Amino acid sequence: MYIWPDGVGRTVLPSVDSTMSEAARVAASSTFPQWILAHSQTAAHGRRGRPWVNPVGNFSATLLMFPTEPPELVALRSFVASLALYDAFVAVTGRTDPFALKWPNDVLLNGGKVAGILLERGSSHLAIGIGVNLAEAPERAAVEEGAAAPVSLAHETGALVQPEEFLDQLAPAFAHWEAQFTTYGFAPIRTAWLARAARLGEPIRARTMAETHHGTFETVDAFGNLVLATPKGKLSIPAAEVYF
Ligand SMILES: O=C(O)CCCC[C@@H]1SC[C@@H]2NC(=O)N[C@@H]21
Repeated sequence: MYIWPDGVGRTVLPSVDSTMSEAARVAASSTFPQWILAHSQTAAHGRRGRPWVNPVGNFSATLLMFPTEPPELVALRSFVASLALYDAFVAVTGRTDPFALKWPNDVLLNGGKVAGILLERGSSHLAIGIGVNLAEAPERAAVEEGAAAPVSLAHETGALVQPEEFLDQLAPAFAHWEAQFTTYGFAPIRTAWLARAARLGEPIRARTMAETHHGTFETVDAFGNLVLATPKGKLSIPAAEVYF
């Protein structure tokens, strides 16, 4: 492992089951943050236990951290990671216009999903898993009906970016937003996230475990909840899948 000047380690693996599982194993005998990047994963997973397809050339990494805040604040790191991803995309393409952040944890490129974030917590650690379709997007059939179509950075923008090069942009961008978060709290993160949000003020659908709500995407509140204005009043939704 290489320790970067910011004190965050970097490990690059040719292949692993999942960088999330690797992070959990490393966490058992470590106390300092590190990025774990793998060129191939044999058992990658996404949110809600869905399989994550990660062809070679795509970016698959987990940031292992040991946060000390209460759990509700720790969960807000998904917004920190989203902002870092957005900055990394802007750095490697020189463009802002095709990128947008989709609540809660995705990055869109020309309206398709180019990256997803997965947070998993252990007794002392937080693992922030990030998958980016740098080179190739999975087949449309591999994703859920109604979900944003997967797209790749290479296909949509022509930018050919290696996983390590992407990490060179993502790691300092994360460090920047992390410093904002730990110094000033969620407020500046929320403001920056909303400025990059997809479909703010527009009609969306939010599917929770129990039901599907239709309404206008009003904002994200101070706790990271989706605020939806529906005909029955305002709803504050902590977890859902969002459809446009
Ligand atoms: O959109 C999602 O559902 C989140 C996808 C997260 C995928 C990444 S790839 C690196 C890390 N390892 C995994 O097994 N999953 C995450």
